[in-house]
Amino acid sequence: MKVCCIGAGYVGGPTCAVMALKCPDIVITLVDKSSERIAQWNSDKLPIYEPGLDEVVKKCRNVNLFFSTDIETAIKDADLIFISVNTPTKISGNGKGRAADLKYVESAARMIAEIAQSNKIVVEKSTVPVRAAESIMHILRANQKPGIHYDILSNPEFLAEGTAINDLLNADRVLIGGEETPEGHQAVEKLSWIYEHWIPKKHILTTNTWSSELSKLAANAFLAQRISSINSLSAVCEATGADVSEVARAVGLDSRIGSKFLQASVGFGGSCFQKDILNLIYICENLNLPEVAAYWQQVIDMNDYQKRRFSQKIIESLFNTVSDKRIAILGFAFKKNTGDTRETAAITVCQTLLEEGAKLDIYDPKVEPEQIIDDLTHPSVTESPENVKKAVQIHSDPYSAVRSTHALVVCTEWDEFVDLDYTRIYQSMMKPAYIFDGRKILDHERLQQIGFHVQTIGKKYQRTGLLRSWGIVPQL
Ligand SMILES: NC(=O)c1ccc[n+]([C@@H]2O[C@H](COP(=O)([O-])OP(=O)(O)OC[C@H]3O[C@@H](n4cnc5c(N)ncnc54)[C@H](O)[C@@H]3O)[C@@H](O)[C@H]2O)c1
Ligand SMILES: O=c1ccn([C@@H]2O[C@H](COP(=O)(O)OP(=O)(O)O[C@H]3O[C@H](CO)[C@@H](O)[C@H](O)[C@H]3O)[C@@H](O)[C@H]2O)c(=O)[nH]1
Repeated sequence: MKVCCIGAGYVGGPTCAVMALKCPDIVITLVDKSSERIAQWNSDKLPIYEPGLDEVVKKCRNVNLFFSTDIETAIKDADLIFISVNTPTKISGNGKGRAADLKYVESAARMIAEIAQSNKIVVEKSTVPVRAAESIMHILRANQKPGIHYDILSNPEFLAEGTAINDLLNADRVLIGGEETPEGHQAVEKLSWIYEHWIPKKHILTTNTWSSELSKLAANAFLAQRISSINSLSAVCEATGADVSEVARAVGLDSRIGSKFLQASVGFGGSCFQKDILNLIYICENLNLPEVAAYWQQVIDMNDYQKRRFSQKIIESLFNTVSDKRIAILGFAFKKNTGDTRETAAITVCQTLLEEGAKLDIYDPKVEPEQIIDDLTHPSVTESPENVKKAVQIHSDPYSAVRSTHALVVCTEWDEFVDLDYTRIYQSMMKPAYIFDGRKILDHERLQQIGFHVQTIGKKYQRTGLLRSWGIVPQL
């Protein structure tokens, strides 16, 4: 079997790499319209950072996994084509700010329709609105050449960045939606056969096309809702003296609730949660279900509130002004083990501090400096990119980032931040020295002993100065 995947991004790359690793009898060609991205996939420095990805790509590249810009040949040769292009939120026109922009999916479908000379199974891997397969089908069948048959399947991807290889190798489930016709069933069987190379058959779930499309949006909505729920309670904890980690543990031990995705934080980021919930909201509004739309809108509103609340806490703690104060930002990616910054909470935190006149010293182990500057100078973030450039310094080492700063803010939960030498950091910072742990990863008691003023999410710490004057915290 020959497989083509259109879209060599965070999903297309790792998915095809694992498929190639597990299916030596299948030839997979991953194509993209970006020649720069394809050149990177063919080089030693892959375009995305994902633990374990390098090894898999090196094993399969030019054996049964090929990266190419020759979209035409790849489509012509393939029996099965994954569409794995981006589906961002629309930025203009109908549904602006909410609906998914399907222009890339549409252009992929049109290319297939134009080029195909034999039967194709077309698989929607991108996350799309319910009934998007209908539009793809419409485009393909309206341009159908005589004797060519198309089957359309929905096969949403559930991998998370930072754990993509493991998620793909050990998927909780693979979901395949298809038409309820004999040809549809056959197409589902063919795609299922690929996954059966490494996924137990009982984990391969088949449904109708629309259930499959909606399940993807539903899964992301449920996951994000858990984060917004615990984050909402983090505000209650800070106001009452409860500790959100203790609450999350107590709640999560109920086997009906479960312990995962209850980590209170500065707010969820990433390219999917917000986009997919907005997409769900838009669908609900169009289906005249305003109560359902409003319900899911709250998940986004709570996340925005959490990002704002954390940023404001920093300003208030620093005597209500950060003007000309140096603040170190540790971590810029939307989560650890990725260099991806799409919708990262760090952007909101930095934007708020910059608007208040702060100078930022930013360190992230995997995000490229140009990416940070691009994100912070984007027109949606600032009207004065030149001022931002003057106020921001990117560092390649955390100790240089914190030197002479008034405060240190943890925005991403990178493991390396846990083991930094905080005594050395304290000595190099201005006093009083503040730490704002937006990820709840640091040892706060120890930091207080060193002399830091510590603030985190979902737990109120007494000001160390007061504790010290009462003789509760020893002087080091
Ligand atoms: N990033 C994730 O973790 C993740 C996980 C599950 C599902 N998804 C979904 O998967 C889809 C892809 O996401 P991503 O993060 O990989 O996006 P991405 O932006 O990293 O990659 C998409 C790629 O598609 C290419 N492309 C767009 N139109 C094209 C065309 N007509 N021909 C050839 N190439 C084209 C772009 O150049 C880009 O390289 C989205 O719908 C997303 O919601 C993403
Ligand atoms: O308890 C938690 C768990 C996550 N997060 C944050 O939530 C965001 C998203 O994290 P995660 O879901 O781990 O990463 P993504 O790569 O965005 O993956 C999500 O989005 C993908 C794209 O649709 C789906 O395929 C995945 O199943 C889904 O987990 C990140 O900012 C995390 O820091 C928290 O704040 N608290």
